[in-house]
Amino acid sequence: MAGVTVPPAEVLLSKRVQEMVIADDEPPAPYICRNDQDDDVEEESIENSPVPVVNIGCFLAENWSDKESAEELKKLKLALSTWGCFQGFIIWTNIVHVQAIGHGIPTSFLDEVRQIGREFFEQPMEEKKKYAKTVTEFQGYGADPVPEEGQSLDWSDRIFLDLVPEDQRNYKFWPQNPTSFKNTLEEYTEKLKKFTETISKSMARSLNLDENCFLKQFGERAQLQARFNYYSSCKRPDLVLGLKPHADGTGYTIVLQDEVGLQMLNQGKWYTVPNNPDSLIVLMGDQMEIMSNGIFRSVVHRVVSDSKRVRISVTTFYTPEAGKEIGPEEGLTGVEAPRLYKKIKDYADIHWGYYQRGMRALHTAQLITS
Ligand SMILES: O=C(O)CCC(=O)C(=O)O
Ligand SMILES: [Fe+2]
Repeated sequence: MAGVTVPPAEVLLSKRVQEMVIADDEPPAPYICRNDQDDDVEEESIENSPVPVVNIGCFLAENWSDKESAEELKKLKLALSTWGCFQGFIIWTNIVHVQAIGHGIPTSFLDEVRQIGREFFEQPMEEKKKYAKTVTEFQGYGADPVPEEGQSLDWSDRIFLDLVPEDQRNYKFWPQNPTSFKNTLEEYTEKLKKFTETISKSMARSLNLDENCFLKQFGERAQLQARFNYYSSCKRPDLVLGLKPHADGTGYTIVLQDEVGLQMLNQGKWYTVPNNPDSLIVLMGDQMEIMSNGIFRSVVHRVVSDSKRVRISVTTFYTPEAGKEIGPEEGLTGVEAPRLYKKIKDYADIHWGYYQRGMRALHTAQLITS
């Protein structure tokens, strides 16, 4: 974007990506962030490399002593530690099994969540703009607040909604159409509350810690926020990104997708996460890296555009309670494993400031060791 005169944010963000696609526009300069030649990292299809699959059905049943659960806990730790170093920290959860024991989220319900997202974005612009946010707000329909100069814009449209704590919801931003939007999202939220409780306990158990330790750090008023993303096709996918490379400032993030497009960076290579309609993808954010004293690593990821394909994803951010201090679990630090991070609060806000400048923020929580 160097040398390009950037229009004011209100003008820049008033035209949504979907509108540009309908008008058959070339991506304008503020969206251009790469070209064919300068990509210095290799891209690989995930099919070439195994992706950790963890069956959280076992954890939902809470039969911790059972052999199958013990095996899955080992896999979980491997996925988040050893695998993280090698492959990126992703748990590929197979929830088919969960259906069988009646605790989980059936694929048909995941389809409903994908569907309300798709139906919302496929409505005329005037309907969507009823839920429009201003350029500085988070909640509502539109794009992220405009980034700092020199940072490109993402080739995608979003609607961002606070879910939990419930008193933080602002229903004026919740679409009335499709009519099932509110009920479906409320039901999804309830299921995710259970899901995050299970995942947080399982992660603690996989490290031989008290199963409630991470939940305590997240706090009674831990936050869940949803972002429905609509990644339009682009006639020049080589020039833009649906979402720029970043690591999340969350504790962890749960992604529901309907198409490929999400990529993880590992050892200088981008790996495409395959599409599996039955699955949720759980990505470690910076705050789990801090709480686990670096054993679980937060993964850099991005979303690529496609010349034909539209992609919907529903990202749910699970973040510790506002104002609550978090830090490495005591049981994970000692002579052999020095404490790597300091105690910190409201890390997501610090992260956001850096994100807008295209930078990571994890170093701000690091302890300087001599
Ligand atoms: O759309 C996706 O798959 C990922 C979205 C994401 O990384 C985010 O919202 O932070
Ligand atoms: Fe992300």
